[in-house]
Amino acid sequence: MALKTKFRDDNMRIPFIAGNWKMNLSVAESVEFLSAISGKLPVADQSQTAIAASPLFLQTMLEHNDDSPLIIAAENCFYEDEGAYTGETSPKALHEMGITHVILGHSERRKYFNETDDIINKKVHAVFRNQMIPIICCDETMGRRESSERISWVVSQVTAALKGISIEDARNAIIAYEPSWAIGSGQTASSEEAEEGCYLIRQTIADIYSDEVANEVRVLYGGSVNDDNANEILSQNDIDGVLAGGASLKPESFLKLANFQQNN
Ligand SMILES: O=C[C@H](O)COP(=O)(O)O
Repeated sequence: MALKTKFRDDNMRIPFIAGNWKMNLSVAESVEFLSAISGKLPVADQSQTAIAASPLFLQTMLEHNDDSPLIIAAENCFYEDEGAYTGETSPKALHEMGITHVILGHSERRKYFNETDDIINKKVHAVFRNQMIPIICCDETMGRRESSERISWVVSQVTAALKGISIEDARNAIIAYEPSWAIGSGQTASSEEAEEGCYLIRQTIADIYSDEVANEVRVLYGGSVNDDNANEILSQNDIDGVLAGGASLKPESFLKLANFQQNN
């Protein structure tokens, strides 16, 4: 069931179906994956599809992606373009190699690598500075969900990530509502809960910029998405796509998500 939204419900935003491989698969498996999905993805003006992978895989994946509409994305990058930052991934180098999208602020980065809102905001600036598009993740723990801080925490993450970002850049941002209680747990948010989180993000964009910008920004849901629950989630007004972890690791399940429009 779709909830009421004050935002546009005319299917003008192109769906964005993304997979996040995290620290899984190998370079050889990434090539096999690309070969298995070759020619089976929707065309880009119907639905955009992306796989975010380790920086170790990106060059090989770009070389094997041929004329595929699949976007090869990075899972993270640093906020400086170059310098003495051992082990970090340069956003400038990502752009030079042909990467167009970068996931930022994933809850695993926040939790295991102590990424703060301030760090994530610097990374968002770095990605836009290098003519790429950030896929900004916004977390929600079960503790926060059950407390009165829930709404303010989601709002504050979005507000902090976009601090100082121009309206022109903000229009192109992609934001993902990824409650960490639903990530890798098999406990998916219900479609109403997912819509509620995505609506809250869109309302925050409207408050920072305008309703017009909020109507353009694509908002994704992530957390135990699979081919059984994707269609219901994707039918919600304020959900423009998904960010799938586990379900993106196998070509068959990723293809089912990518081609969700055919299942409607
Ligand atoms: O970035 C993806 C999310 O962490 C979701 O992962 P999951 O689909 O395995 O729950």
